[in-house]
Parts: sequence; structure tokens; C-alpha cells
Amino acid sequence: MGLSRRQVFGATGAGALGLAGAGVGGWAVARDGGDAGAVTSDRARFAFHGRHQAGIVTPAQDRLHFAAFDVTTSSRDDLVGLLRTWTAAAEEMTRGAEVGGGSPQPYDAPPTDTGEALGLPPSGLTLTFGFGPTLFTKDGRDRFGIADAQPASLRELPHFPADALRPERSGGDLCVQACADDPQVAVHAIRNLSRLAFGTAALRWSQLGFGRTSSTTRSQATPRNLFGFKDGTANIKAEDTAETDRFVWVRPEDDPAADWLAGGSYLVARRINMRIEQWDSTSLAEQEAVVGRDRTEGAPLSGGTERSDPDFSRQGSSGPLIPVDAHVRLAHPAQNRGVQLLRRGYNFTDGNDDLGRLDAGLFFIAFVRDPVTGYVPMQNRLSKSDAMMEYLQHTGSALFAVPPGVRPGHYLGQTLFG
Ligand SMILES: C=CC1=C(C)c2cc3[nH]c(cc4nc(cc5[nH]c(cc1n2)c(C)c5CCC(=O)O)C(CCC(=O)O)=C4C)c(C)c3C=C
Ligand SMILES: [Fe+2]
Repeated sequence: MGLSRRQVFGATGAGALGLAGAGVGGWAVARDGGDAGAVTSDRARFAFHGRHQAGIVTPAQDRLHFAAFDVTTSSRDDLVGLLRTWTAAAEEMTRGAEVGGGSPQPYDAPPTDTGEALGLPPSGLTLTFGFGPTLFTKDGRDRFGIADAQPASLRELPHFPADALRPERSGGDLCVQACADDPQVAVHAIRNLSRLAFGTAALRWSQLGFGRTSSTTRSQATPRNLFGFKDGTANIKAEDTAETDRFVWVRPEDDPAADWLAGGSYLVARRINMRIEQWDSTSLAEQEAVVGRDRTEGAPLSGGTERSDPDFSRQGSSGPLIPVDAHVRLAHPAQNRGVQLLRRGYNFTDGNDDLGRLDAGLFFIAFVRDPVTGYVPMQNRLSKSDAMMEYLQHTGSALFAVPPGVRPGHYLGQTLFG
């Protein structure tokens, strides 16, 4: 039996909870007659307005279309105009309405909405927007008069060992994470936002994802990644409000020069190719040793069930049961000064290469309160020592500051530009 809405979202920090459209500050999900709200369905609808943007601690949907944009204008007014336009369109699309639905549609002009989502339910669409470091400063230039408000932690991520990053899959001034349970709804959202940006911002790169690789609420089943392992077991969950407060949401005192980001977060995106043909020819014993958990149950190799705490000191006949270079050992808070992050990634396949190998992997997305302390040291440790790295190649990378949620009547990023 699922948890009730109040159990799932009752303490988001906003202190209020209600059905979408009720105009309350907490996250709300409306489902026809449903009470769980933790499991998404095509009828799920997430409120666009709130204290935090949706798409972070709201239950992870099954599909992703992620897009990074370059701003092509040098006009601050045009940029703010785009953020206002995106705000209105995002609010419409997340409630399943047409873009520009309120305005009359002249027959001799292109429709205001591209049309492929007409008649489809909201499908749990969430749109999460972020600002990249280059929106603030580029080539030493203060592009839009916001350089003084650039958060100290919003810098290009450092080069990590074994990175094979492609510039055309990295960076960006703006990002939009569109998640939904219907891929057509997610793609429709990015297509329409790109169209509205014409002349102000242009798509730089984008990534489709299927099959979430993390659960973000307790009542969601743990999904599997393309290595066939349960992924997301030890993730921060929406119910863990002490953890989300400590590791996900930015506080005003974190960076006084960038207090506009309070209530927001940072989004780390990494396109990680998985050498799945190599993985598929590896023994199950080796696969489990690399992960540090068993494949069937997802239980730590030290014993117990999926939810048992790993015992890193437990010894087998030839050393620790969870090897010293196992992924879960190196990613565990015990190895990372207690740090945790909220993972919200997706599987991807983008065709194949000339040798018939799939271009497949995991589009890693994490939300952190501070990437400098909450992501970079962990990635360094994994890139240097994780046994899984033999099967991985990082091919894309980006970092964005995710502003707080939008209040009714306000626009995205108003705390920065307003
Ligand atoms: C820098 C952070 C991380 C990257 C990059 C990353 C890539 C990555 N992970 C898997 C598969 C699994 N990861 C699991 C756990 C796990 N991973 C990270 C961080 C990164 N992973 C953390 C913090 C944790 C939790 C550690 C803990 O507290 O125990 C697991 C185990 C199940 C689970 O808890 O989710 C798997 C499986 C892949 C395939 C991958 C890159 C392609
Ligand atoms: Fe991981």
C-alpha cells in the first residue's frame, strides 16, 4: 500500500500541501481520486509554482529530455523577456494546457503550440530550469550585469581523471530538465521552449533519457540501470527532509553575494557512456564486486537485504566482502566526509558506432547544495579509484545553478534579475 500524500510530501519545508492549483506553497500533485502522489502516472500533475522548482524532490518520472542553451542576445531585457515567456509556457504545459492556449489563433500565422501533445494528459511533466556559469561571465565579460551575483561555486567543473568530454555535449548558459511519463510530452516541452527562445537563445545540446535510474521517494520501486543493477537504493528520498535541507537546498547564508539562489540547488549533469559489451562479457562475480552489491536483490555484499547498511569492515576469505575499489564503498558518505547527493539520472541509448557497439549509458543528474564540497571530491575519488571506471567513459559535463521555485505572478530567476 502506498504512502499517503501527507506522508510523502508532508514536510517539504514549505509547510503546506494541497492539490495542484490550490495555490499553496508546498509541492502538490493532483491525481484523479488518487492519494499516493508518490507514483507518477499519465494523470499526475505537478504544480508549477512553489518554494522549490519541481523535478528535484518530486517523484522521478520515467522519461527525460534535457536541453542546454546558449544565449545569443546581448540584451538583458531580451533575456528577462525570455524567462518571462518560458515561465508562462512552463506553467501552461505542466498543467497539460496548450502553449499560448488563452490567445486567439490567427489562421494565417503559425500556431502558438506545435500541437503534438494536444489531447495528451500532463503525464507528470516537470520543467526545471538552471543557469550556467557562462550566463554570468564569458571570456571575462559581464554579459548581463549579473557577474557580481555569480555564485562562487558556479564555475566550470574541473577536469577529472579519464574524462573524455566533448565540447558539443558540455556546458551551456541555460538548461531545462523536462521529465514526464510520456516521452512525447517531454519532447513537446523542450521543442516549444526552444521555439520560444528563437532569436534569444539556441539549443546547444540535448539528451533523451528513458528508464529513471533513481528513486526519489520511498514508495517508488528501485529501478535498474543498463548494467542490470538496482540503482537509487541509497539515494536521498523526498521524505528525508533533514537530508534535503542539509545536502540539496541552498541557504541564504551559503553565499551572501548570491542569496538569490536560496531555496534553489545546483544541477550536475554528466553524460556517462557505459561499455556494455565489455560488461556483458564479465562474470557475475566480477560485476557484483565492481558494484559492491548483489545483482538480484541489490543487497550489500556484506549481507542483508536491499535496505541493509553495508558493513565495509566485514571480511571474507580473501579480503573485505565489499572490495576496497567497489563503487558503493567509494561513493558512500563514510568515504566522503558524510556528503550525500540527490541522484536523478536516466538511461540513454543514442544509436551505435561503426563496430556495432551501442552508444549507451547513464545520463547522471545530481542535485547538490554545493558542487565544490558535495560533488567534486566524490567524483575525483570515483574517477581515480572506482573499479567501475574500467567500464565507463564520461563524454559530457555541465553545471547549473537552479533558482528557487516561482511564486504566482513572478517569473523564473526573478530573485536574480528582478
Ligand atoms: C559522483 C557521483 C556518482 C556517479 C558519477 C555515479 C555513477 C554511476 N553509478 C552507477 C551505479 C550505481 N551507483 C550506486 C550507488 C551510488 N552511486 C553514487 C554516486 C555516483 N554514481 C552514490 C552516492 C551512491 C550511493 C552510495 C551509498 O551511499 O551506498 C549503486 C548502488 C545502489 C544505490 O545505492 O543506488 C549503483 C548500482 C552507475 C552505473 C554509474 C555510471 C554510469
Ligand atoms: Fe553510482
